[in-house]
Order: sequence, then C-alpha cells, then structure tokens
Amino acid sequence: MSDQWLTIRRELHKIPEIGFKEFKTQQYLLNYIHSLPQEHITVETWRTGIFVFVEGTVGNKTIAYRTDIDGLPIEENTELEYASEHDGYMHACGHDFHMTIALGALTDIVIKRPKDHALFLFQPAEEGPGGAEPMLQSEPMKTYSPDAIFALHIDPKLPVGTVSSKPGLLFANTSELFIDFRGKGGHAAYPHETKDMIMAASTFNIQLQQIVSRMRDPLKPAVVTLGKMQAGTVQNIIAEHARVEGTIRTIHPDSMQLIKDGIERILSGIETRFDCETSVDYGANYYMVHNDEGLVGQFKKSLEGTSIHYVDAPEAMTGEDFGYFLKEIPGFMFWLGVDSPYGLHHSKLNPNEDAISVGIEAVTGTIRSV
Ligand SMILES: CC(=O)N[C@@H](CCC[C@H](N)C(=O)O)C(=O)O
Repeated sequence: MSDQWLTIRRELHKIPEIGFKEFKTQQYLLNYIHSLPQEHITVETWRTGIFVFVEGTVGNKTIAYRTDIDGLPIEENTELEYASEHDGYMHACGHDFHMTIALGALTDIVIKRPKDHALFLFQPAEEGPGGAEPMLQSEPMKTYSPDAIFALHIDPKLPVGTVSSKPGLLFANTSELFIDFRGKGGHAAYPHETKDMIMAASTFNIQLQQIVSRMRDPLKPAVVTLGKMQAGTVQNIIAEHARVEGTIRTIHPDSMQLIKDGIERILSGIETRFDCETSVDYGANYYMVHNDEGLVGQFKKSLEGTSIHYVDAPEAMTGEDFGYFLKEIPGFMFWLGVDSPYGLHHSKLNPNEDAISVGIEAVTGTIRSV
C-alpha cells in the first residue's frame, strides 16, 4: 500500500476530536482536499464537516459516499508510536480509517473521473450527538440531492480482504440514556438521616436489566447497556447525587417505547423507595440502518473479478446515524474487515492498515458501478 495513506491515517489517528469539535480534523482534511486538482470539484464546509462534489464526465446521477470523522472520549492504550496526542480521546471506532479511505477514493475519482457525479460527505459527530440528521437537512445536501448513498465501517472480527453486508436491516435503532438521582446526602455514620443516591442508582441498575429479561418479547431483540456511573465525593459522605449513562438498542418499532416506559416506571418506584428525585434524558436517538436490496446486489456484483471477498453479514445491535441518510436516500452500508484482536470502542483497537487499500478499491469500484 502507498506510504501516503499510511501517513495520512497515522496523522489523523493522532488528533481524535469529539462530535462537532473536529476543528483540527476538518482543517487537515481541507488541506489535503485543496491539494487535489480543483477544476472539477466544489468544496463546501458545513459546521465541522465538509462536502466535496466531483463533476462526472456525463453526470446523469449523483452517487454519495459518506465518512464519519469524530473520535471517542477514551484513553488510548495501544502504545503505538502514532498513538493519540489528545489525552482522553482516541479513534477507537476506526473513523481515522474511514477518513483515509474517503480521501483515497476521492483522489482516484478526481484523477479518473467517472461518468456520474460523486459527492463525498465528511460527517461530524457520528458517536454523538449525531451529525447525519442535520447534515441531511443542510442546504448543500438539498442542492446536490444524491440518487444513492453508501458508507463503510471497519470490522475487527473480519479478515483483511473481506467485506460484508446484507439487504434490509443491518444496524439497530438507538437511544442514549442519561439519568440523575438527587436526594439528601450526609454523614456516613448516620445513614438513617440521609437518602443514599449510590443505593438508589445501584438498585435502578439491577432492575433495569429486568426490562429486557422480563418485559420485552424474547423474539424482539433489545439491549440496554450502562457504560458510565458516577456518584459521591469521598468515602465517608453519603452521596447526594448519582448519574448513570447508557444506551438502548432495539430492532422492532414498538420496542424502544416499551423500554423507555419501563425505565420510567422503575424510576418512579425508586423515587418512592429512596425519597429522591430522578430526571431522565434520552439524548441522541438514531434511526436503524436499513440497506437497499438492489444496491447491495450491485455492490456484490462490483466486487466480482476483484480480490475482495464478500460474505453475508448478520444483523448487529450497533447504531449508526447513517441510518438517517438511508431513510431518505436509497443506499447501503458495509463492513470492511480489519482483523484486530481488540474490538470497536476498545482502548487497544489496532486495525490492520492493509485494509485501507481494500477499502479504497471497494469504494471507488462502487462509485464507478452503482
Ligand atoms: C458504529 C458504532 O459503534 N456506533 C455507535 C453509535 C452510538 C450512538 C449513540 N451515542 C448511543 O450510544 O446510543 C454505537 O455505539 O453503536
């Protein structure tokens, strides 16, 4: 693989930034995009994102390719020489790969223009609070109005050289979950005079998992995960505040509301039992990723005669705000094998860089053939 893409991937890897704060990342991408021949391209920024339109030689339709550009708030633990330079942040979901592949494909498309127009979307805030929905409503998107759209996501479990997708449902509906518990704290030796918010939040956490095991129809998949819990100030003070943060994943349309109703019923019981106040915020909600059957078929066909191996993907409870694009525009998402022993959102995620050229080939091939 060209050293150029390795360098770009590693430079991007060093500067992860969270949603709508991707200032250095946007500048890095713009510097590269401006170094390309400009005669047939139009570049527009949108918040911390970018649109790049490449005029096709005929231009009967417009094919869009989207990459996400944000990192995650997690301390990197890879010990790589090009590890994150931003303490507490890491490209732990592969968006550094996604961006490099987008730049590689853009370069190929600018140099050897296809007959149809191509639109590259560099989208902020995929991990939250969600850049796809507002980007979809933006003026440039309305102007370019693509006929089809696609995107990829790295998959640490798949070998390099393999891509994977499926028609129909690929990823779940999601909702974030933020809950605060507030009561009367006090001295550790006088629990009877206080309302212990660590006990309130812990009781909630145990009861929460009973929604999926006891209220949800077992034939309708759902996941509720708490990823963060914070409470208290010191070991001998009973905490007056606790906070939990998590995410809900569902497939069937009615399941999300059922789970949210269950959460609110549990919280009402917790308020009575612990004489406290609770407040719940559902943050960002993402629409499921539902792939167009015909376009997945064309994608598979575009890989025939290449060395890229296609396998059918199972549905996953992952979320992706790319689902909002697919709600309005026919398209699909696919997994790109990167063969890492550590998975997505892990502090040791270390995808195999040989997958970058596979990604570029799959993306350019799709733009030229869809
Ligand atoms: C591909 C991937 O890992 N996406 C994220 C999307 C997160 C959405 C939102 N912040 C939430 O947690 O609900 C994922 O965690 O699946």
